[in-house]
Amino acid sequence: MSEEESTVIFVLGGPGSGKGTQCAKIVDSFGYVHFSAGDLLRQFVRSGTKEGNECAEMMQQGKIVPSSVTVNLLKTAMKESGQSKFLIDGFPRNLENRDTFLSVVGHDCTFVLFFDCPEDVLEKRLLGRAEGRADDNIETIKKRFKTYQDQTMPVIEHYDKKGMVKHVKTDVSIEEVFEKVSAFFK
Ligand SMILES: Nc1ncnc2c1ncn2[C@@H]1O[C@H](COP(=O)(O)OP(=O)(O)OP(=O)(O)O)[C@@H](O)[C@H]1O
Ligand SMILES: O=c1ccn([C@@H]2O[C@H](COP(=O)(O)O)[C@@H](O)[C@H]2O)c(=O)[nH]1
Repeated sequence: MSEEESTVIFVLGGPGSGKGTQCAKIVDSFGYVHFSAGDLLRQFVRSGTKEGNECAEMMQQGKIVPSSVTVNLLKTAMKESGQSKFLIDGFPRNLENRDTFLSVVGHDCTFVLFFDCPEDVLEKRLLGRAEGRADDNIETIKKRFKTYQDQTMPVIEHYDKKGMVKHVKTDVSIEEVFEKVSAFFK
């Protein structure tokens, strides 16, 4: 299956808004393949290469790694999956990510699933997440929030202007969020 024929849903929202949690449920119910850009980057960091180490440093600072790195990881994962329906979680992080994805993969998303959640709720969730992530500490969390507001919100606004954003409030239970999310996939 070539990327030209694929369906791509971008899943965006603040750090801890529940993207990974809901993507797992969408996969179970609606047969999409889920790729988290953050997970792909953490895997890349574990390779221990010089470029991987540079990415690790940027992630520790809550910064966005170069588009070429992320888009190549996504393109490779999509190609190797042999599938055609993708949930791309935590990407595009900025407008340059989006432009690079378009030029490398060749087409835009079908829609953006946007998870809206207040920062105080996000902070509690991230500090309570027991995955041992290097960036789930208060100093990096604050930096991630700023990067999200400054660079990722313009991506939401871009797609909102095109009528392509499905908004979901996620400061309710996982089940309540999924009920809302499901409606967009039926
Ligand atoms: N609706 C919810 N109510 C309460 N807790 C939730 C909800 N959704 C997710 N969580 C919990 O919040 C934490 C963050 O969720 P998750 O990892 O899905 O967020 P994320 O948006 O993928 O985060 P990140 O962008 O940092 O990767 C997890 O511990 C998860 O179990
Ligand atoms: O497209 C992307 C996605 C992620 N990053 C970096 O990774 C961390 C963690 O991302 P999560 O989505 O929370 O797993 C993020 O703070 C960025 O530093 C990225 O650069 N580009």
